Amino acid sequence: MRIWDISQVVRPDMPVWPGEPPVRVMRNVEIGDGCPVNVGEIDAPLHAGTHADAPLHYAPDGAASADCDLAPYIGRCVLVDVRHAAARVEMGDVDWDAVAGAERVIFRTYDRFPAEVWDSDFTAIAPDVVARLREGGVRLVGTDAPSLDPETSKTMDAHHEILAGDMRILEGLVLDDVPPGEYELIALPLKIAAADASPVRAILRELAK
Ligand SMILES: N[C@@H](CC(=O)c1ccccc1NC=O)C(=O)O
Ligand SMILES: [Zn+2]
Ligand SMILES: [Zn+2]
Repeated sequence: MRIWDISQVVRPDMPVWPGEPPVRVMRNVEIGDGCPVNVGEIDAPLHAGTHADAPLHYAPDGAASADCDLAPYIGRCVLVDVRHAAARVEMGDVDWDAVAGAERVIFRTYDRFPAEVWDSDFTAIAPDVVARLREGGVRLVGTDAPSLDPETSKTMDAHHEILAGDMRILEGLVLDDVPPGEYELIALPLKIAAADASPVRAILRELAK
């Protein structure tokens, strides 16, 4: 079955949230002179690239990445194209028939994912859209944008609608080559103690016929 890799390349020059330190990928030990191996090290903001927020990110007593149940991050999902949305994905932008009964909903807001430059004007998700998804039984919301809320948000209203239903979040997906429809999602957070987010290798797999 076909697999779509919907993850960003983690690399030193990748765009990160304004004010965050850059990603660093180091080589600490090199093959040669009696050393049999190359050994590297990475230093990256937890929200760099394609990642899963943990509840700890938006709730002081929220669960950390290491403590999150894995079930929301594996299973059937619906990918919806909302490139027609403006500043936020609003109720009228969503094909509610397409997401009816879905446990996982992923939004495509970009024609082409801005892999080389930071986009401060990304399309957010309106809080009432998240609330309606929650009421419909959705456990996970994903987006190709770097956040559910606008970059300048100080209230994180969409994240707090997620919190109200203990839902999970994927951000920074790369959905350029994926047609709208139903897939199997696999995107497991790393088991990082005390972390408010974790990088994920996110993929979509074609459902068995
Ligand atoms: N991907 C993050 C972005 C974010 O909220 C953030 C990341 C780094 C520093 C500050 C952030 N948010 C608010 O100030 C998020 O939306 O969960
Ligand atoms: Zn995040
Ligand atoms: Zn977030």
